[in-house]
Amino acid sequence: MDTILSLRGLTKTYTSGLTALDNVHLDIRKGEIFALLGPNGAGKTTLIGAVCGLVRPTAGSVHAFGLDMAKDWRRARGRIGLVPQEIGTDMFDTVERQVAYSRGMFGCAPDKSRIEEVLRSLSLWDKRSSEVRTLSGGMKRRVMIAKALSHDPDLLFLDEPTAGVDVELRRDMWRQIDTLREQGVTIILTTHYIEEAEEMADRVGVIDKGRVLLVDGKEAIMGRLGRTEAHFTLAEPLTTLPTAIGEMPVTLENGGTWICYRGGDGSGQGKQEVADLARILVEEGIIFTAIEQKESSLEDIFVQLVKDGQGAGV
Ligand SMILES: Nc1ncnc2c1ncn2[C@@H]1O[C@H](COP(=O)(O)OP(=O)(O)OP(=O)(O)O)[C@@H](O)[C@H]1O
Repeated sequence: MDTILSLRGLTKTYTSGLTALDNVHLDIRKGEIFALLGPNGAGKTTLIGAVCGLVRPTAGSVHAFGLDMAKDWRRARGRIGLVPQEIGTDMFDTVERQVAYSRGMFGCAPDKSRIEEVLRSLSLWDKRSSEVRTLSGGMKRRVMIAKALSHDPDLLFLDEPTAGVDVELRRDMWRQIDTLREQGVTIILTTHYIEEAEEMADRVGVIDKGRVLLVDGKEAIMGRLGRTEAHFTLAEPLTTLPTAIGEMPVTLENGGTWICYRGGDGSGQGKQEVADLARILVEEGIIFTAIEQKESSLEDIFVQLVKDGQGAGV
């Protein structure tokens, strides 16, 4: 698959001395939806800023559409749309004029029918003559999206698109993202909502303290880092585990009343071992009254990765 965006050794140290991006290497494929996950302050917005020309990198390079952003910024930027976290637009202007103005800013010829199309797709057409300041927060966010789409970008950044928006707008956004994907637009979104990444993204990148800890497809991440957890509640407490359990990742907990399994690799191996464990307990005459079993979610994996603070070797 073609690479649409390529970051090499991208580093940003702010004048305060804080390194917000630390030697980031990242390739984004044409047409994919890529979710950048990271806790507050991880460097997500800085990364977007560095690509969009809002943050000057300290070191490293950004190539978009094969163009070096340091040399060919204007040409490359014209093909990138950005929906920032903060709502920033002329609040006293009308919706339609602001969106048309954005299109002009990127050097595109005026196109009333295209602006109408964008406004309609975001349910903003009825509000086209309203001043932005009179709209609700959710509608203002839609205006920001309309502005970012006004010049038909090939690469779209959505920085926390659904933070603080209601369920209806979130669904609309998801639909919008789906439509853009069908049109072949590459989308990079940052989010705190891991279920959103799980639902929408083709690939996920985890960033923390300016370092990219992991980049992979969701399925591959689950396969490599997914874990199975199970615990058996015993009728009578045990003092030692039966030797037949062998090398399985099993511990005796809660005063000897739980046999806990934590292992597997997301490929089904964990489930198999839990079934084996159940069989061994029955064979050994150990009575259990309940089994609880859980496969780890992308969220569990994300939390663990960030807690460990290292993705190397995973
Ligand atoms: N202009 C700046 N000057 C100094 N430090 C900055 C500046 N902008 C961001 N930072 C710092 O850089 C780090 C990364 O910030 P950034 O906004 O990129 O993180 P983020 O992952 O987008 O966070 P959030 O999820 O909270 O939006 C943070 O520690 C932040 O305080």
